[in-house]
Amino acid sequence: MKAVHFGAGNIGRGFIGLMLAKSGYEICFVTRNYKQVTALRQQQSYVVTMAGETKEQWRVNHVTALHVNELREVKARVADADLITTAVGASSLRNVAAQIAPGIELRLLNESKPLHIMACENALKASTQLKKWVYALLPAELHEAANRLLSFPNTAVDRIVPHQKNKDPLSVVVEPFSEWVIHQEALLDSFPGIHGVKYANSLEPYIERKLFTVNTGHSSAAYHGYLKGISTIQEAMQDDRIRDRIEQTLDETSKLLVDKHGFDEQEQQQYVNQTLRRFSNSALTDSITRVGRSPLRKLSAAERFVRPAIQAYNLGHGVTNLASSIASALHFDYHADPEAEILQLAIGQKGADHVIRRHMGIPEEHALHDEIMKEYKRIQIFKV
Ligand SMILES: NC(=O)c1ccc[n+]([C@@H]2O[C@H](COP(=O)([O-])OP(=O)(O)OC[C@H]3O[C@@H](n4cnc5c(N)ncnc54)[C@H](O)[C@@H]3O)[C@@H](O)[C@H]2O)c1
Ligand SMILES: O=P(O)(O)OC[C@@H](O)[C@@H](O)[C@H](O)[C@H](O)CO
Repeated sequence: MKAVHFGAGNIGRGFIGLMLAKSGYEICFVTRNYKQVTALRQQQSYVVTMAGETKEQWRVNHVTALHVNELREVKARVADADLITTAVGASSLRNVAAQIAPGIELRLLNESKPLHIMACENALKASTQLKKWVYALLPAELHEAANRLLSFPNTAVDRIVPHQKNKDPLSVVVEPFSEWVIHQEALLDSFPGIHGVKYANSLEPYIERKLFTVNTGHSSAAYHGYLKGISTIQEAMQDDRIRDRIEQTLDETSKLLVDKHGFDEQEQQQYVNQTLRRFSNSALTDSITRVGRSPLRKLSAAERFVRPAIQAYNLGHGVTNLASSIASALHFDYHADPEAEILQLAIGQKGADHVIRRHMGIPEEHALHDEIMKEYKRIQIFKV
């Protein structure tokens, strides 16, 4: 079985690549990094190490790579694939659509075998979004064949893989925990299967539980930690005040998840406790700036802060700690992060209230707007 995976980064190599290899797929990574392309072509394998006491290792074999600019080769690989996956960052999915559309067009013209395409990103309905962009690039007369032969199941992926510099640039150290959930109803009969994944009839509860627990908590740790000049998530977890903040933020999202999706309260608390232990894993060093990366994406309306805050508020729950995490995120001014630069420019030119209204979609009249603004100003005073 042949898989084409877009993005040979941390989660691409450390999770998706490993899972596909364990299921017997040959993997062609399509990526932007020339060094990685050369190394993957030369070595045709790489090692994944579990960060923990045992340091268990897996070798991922039968891999190769293409650069995104090798258009003809990418088209041929996509036309011949049994499965396509991505882990490029949700903001790059529009580019992936342009990269896969020519190969998809070719396979639809030939009425070739059905294909599953899964965007393994931290975002709600990422595969559905990718589908829209792919369809926009396909000639209208191929849409009927696309409806029959293509499926874009949404999916939730969970494994902490920090940025790292290893002697072998392909090897990757990951946390032992992992979870991959796929929307079952979207699967075609031809789905070749992936060992170790879970299938769910409704994905929304799983993706929201993951995004609003793991990612809300992680990002809260990052933004509160950044304000205190802390450089890793592991250090942030040792700061009692930050840890309290994270726990209280996750109390707010947990209440929402229990009310909205009917999760058992105790199970949700266990999920939170497990998540906090994962953040504290001393065998990993995860930088605050990786976890806080792309603050504009993280502060957008469908993401880990604003969506649970609005929904919890609408149910009459308190959202003080979510508001505080949002306010901390608005202070994220890490210069090497292009989105942080744009965010700070927007705040500097138009004010934080403009960003809250226009970017997050929370109008001035909304009580949450005021709560975020008050906290933003409070932090500003103690920063000076
Ligand atoms: N690292 C984690 O802990 C983790 C866990 C779960 C989910 N995720 C999600 O997985 C995705 C990737 O995260 P990551 O941590 O692996 O990031 P990363 O930066 O390590 O890897 C992303 C890779 O994609 C490549 N890329 C970007 N645009 C591309 C394109 N159009 N075509 C081909 N390659 C492209 C980049 O060059 C980079 O190598 C994100 O959506 C992230 O939210 C990450
Ligand atoms: O990848 P992001 O930028 O959406 O979020 C940063 C981290 O919270 C994230 O990568 C986690 O490590 C991951 O989602 C764990 O499964």
